[in-house]
Amino acid sequence: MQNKEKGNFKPKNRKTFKKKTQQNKINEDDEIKEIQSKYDSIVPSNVKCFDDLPLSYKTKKALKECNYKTPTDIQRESIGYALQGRDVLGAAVTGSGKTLAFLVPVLEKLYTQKWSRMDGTGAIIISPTRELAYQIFETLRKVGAKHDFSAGLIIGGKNLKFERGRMDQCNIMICTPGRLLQHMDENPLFNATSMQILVLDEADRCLDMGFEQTMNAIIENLPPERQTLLFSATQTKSVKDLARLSLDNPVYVAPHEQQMTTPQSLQQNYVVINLEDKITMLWSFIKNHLKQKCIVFMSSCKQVKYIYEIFCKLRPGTSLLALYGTLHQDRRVAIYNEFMRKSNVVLFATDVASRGLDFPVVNWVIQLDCPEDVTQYIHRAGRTARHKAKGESLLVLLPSEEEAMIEELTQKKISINKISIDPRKMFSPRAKMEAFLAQNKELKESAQRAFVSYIKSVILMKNKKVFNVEALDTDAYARSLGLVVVPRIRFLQRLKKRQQKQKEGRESASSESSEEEEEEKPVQKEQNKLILAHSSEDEDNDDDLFTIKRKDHEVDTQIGEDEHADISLAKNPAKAPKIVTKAALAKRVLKKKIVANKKVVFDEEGEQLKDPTKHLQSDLAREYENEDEDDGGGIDIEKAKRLLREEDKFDKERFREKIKAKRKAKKQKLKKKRDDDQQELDDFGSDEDDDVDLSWLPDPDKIYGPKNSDEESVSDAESEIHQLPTKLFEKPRNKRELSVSMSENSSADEDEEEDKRSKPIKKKAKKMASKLSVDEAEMLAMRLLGSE
Ligand SMILES: Nc1ncnc2c1ncn2[C@@H]1O[C@H](COP(=O)(O)OP(=O)(O)OP(=O)(O)O)[C@@H](O)[C@H]1O
Repeated sequence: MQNKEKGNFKPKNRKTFKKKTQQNKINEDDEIKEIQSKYDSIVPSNVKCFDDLPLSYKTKKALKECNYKTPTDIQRESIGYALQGRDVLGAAVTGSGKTLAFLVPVLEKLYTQKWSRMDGTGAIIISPTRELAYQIFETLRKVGAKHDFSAGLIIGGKNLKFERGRMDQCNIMICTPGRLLQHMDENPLFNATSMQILVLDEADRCLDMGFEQTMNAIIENLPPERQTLLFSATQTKSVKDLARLSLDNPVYVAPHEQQMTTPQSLQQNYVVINLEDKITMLWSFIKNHLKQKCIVFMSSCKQVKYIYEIFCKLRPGTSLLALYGTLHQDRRVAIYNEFMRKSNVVLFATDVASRGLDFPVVNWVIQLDCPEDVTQYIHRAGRTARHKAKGESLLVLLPSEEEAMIEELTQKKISINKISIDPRKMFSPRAKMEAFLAQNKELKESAQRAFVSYIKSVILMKNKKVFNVEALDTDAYARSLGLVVVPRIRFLQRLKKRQQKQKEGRESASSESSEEEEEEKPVQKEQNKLILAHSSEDEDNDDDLFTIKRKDHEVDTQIGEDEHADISLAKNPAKAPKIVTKAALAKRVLKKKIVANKKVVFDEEGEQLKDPTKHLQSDLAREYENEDEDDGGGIDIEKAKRLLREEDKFDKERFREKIKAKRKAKKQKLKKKRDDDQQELDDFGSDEDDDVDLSWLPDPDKIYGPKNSDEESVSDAESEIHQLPTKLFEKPRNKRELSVSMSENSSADEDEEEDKRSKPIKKKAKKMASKLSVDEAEMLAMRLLGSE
């Protein structure tokens, strides 16, 4: 087997290799003829070991190397028919070796057809989950190691480009339905026209409602002249399902049918406890089984996520892992491998791990939430006690679930014992959980989501005899998760209201049957909405393309236009264009109950201040806010438009007021400035009444007075300079006079001025002032002002 990801084998010596190949070909031809001649004479009861079957040397050798010597019942009985080319429906208990029962015929079929890399796709094996596909791929790598076929693992979450380019060289494809259809639709290199054999592992799951449309599309694209093998522990016998596959005279092989539906080595127990005690029970169980390997099944991803997170914080003293559909594919594979490796570990999982996975030595399987039906119970429990190994399973039932569920299990010949729990061994982690939730907002939100998700899952179950949402003590359950405040379950309230209305409608004696139908529609609509919402939230199974995943959920055609659009997308998932409208986004936000953070402002008295911009003002809006949510959700566009128009009036008014206030403030500011200026002027004027202040000018008596008065005049000039600003408001009296006097003065003092340019101006003014006329002094003052 050449794994596509590993590259090709290159011989060292070409000549020797060529010779050997030719020789091998001759031998192979003979071998093929020989083994084919024995096909018709296979008697299952005579097959004691794999050597008794007419298999190729390469297959036998690989089987031996993997330590597979004796075929299991299903292998013994089905391989013969498959080699003969018959279509096979194989049913055998979990862990009974169905994987080899189809892988061996696949290898043999291609071998006897002398399939080569150049022949393209010869076999397609479809599995409902990625992990199972991965596991089959790994088994194929081992048992097909001696063959030269190429194999590819084609599952969601992997590199599409990588797969795309290698499609045409892939002989055996192991895939999940969604990804296969995607390649069929989009990849020009995908070519299955010469395909020989189709295998559906977990066939009933592949053919159920969740994969119905995809599988139909896949089957349409496959050649009708092919061999088909279907295997499952809970095989479908539905004529409708089988007709879709156009099987040709299939043979039904079910070695254990008359005896049992679960492995003999599986010890099955159940316990009845209240919903609020589940977490305590689980915690106590883990604490009491620290040295064991356990799988705990829950009904939704959000529950698994929360329980894993909080239990990790509580530190039980053993390894914890969580596997669910919304995890990234690489993470899923890593967790799968880690759980395979470890021996003392607890895996919390959704039903993504319930089918087909072959974890070694699992001691306990706990079904913390009641399975949807017996089929799901069988697959979950079957993760332990595989192939002759021993194992135990514990089904946790609520008092309301016990009677109906046990009856169904008994009908299917499943013997299960009721056990009780020793209350002395129960330790409640509730107080610690509450403390963690109080510290960690994200964890609290995770708990809230887990809570809502569980309630939703119960509502969505079709079997109302087992699943009764009315019987749940939701408040106590919320508290058991560590939540102090019980999250609001709006969909439940709406559903109850509708049911109430429906009841009342029925009770009114005069109501006619047509009226009742009208009443029923909204209820159905509500349930359908939940179905769509829930299925899109919990991506437990393979491909994200599927909107409806659970088997028993029927979607009524009597639904609103929006929902209809959603469903039509779901019906043709790969072809549907992904158009995300604003309305769809809004709906999504509504559905997820995303509430934007609010800023609350309080005044000094502690009264809440209402921001008019954040609160609806109009009467219509208030009426809308107080309205009952009976309209089934959604947006009334017309009403919303009217509401916006009303609110718009208030907004405009607010805006006008804002602008007015701004203008007023601006005006006041301007006025104040003017007043200040005026005040300043007034202040200047007030010193010397309203006359022009000439006090700064040099005293002519001093200037023209006796020479010995020099010192006095300088000091006056100094003081004048300090008073200069007041003169800014005066015009020079005689420009001509000024200029002349200035020039005269400048020429007289030119040399002196030149010498003293670097000296302070005040000093200069000191000397000059003694010789200046009144006008000259004024001019000097002006200049000094300018220079300062
Ligand atoms: N002939 C054999 N001899 C020994 N071990 C075998 C043989 N065939 C299968 N096994 C082992 O039995 C285990 C279960 O096999 P497998 O996973 O194929 O079971 P299954 O019937 O497909 O289970 P499920 O119904 O859960 O999918 C595997 O570990 C496998 O290696």
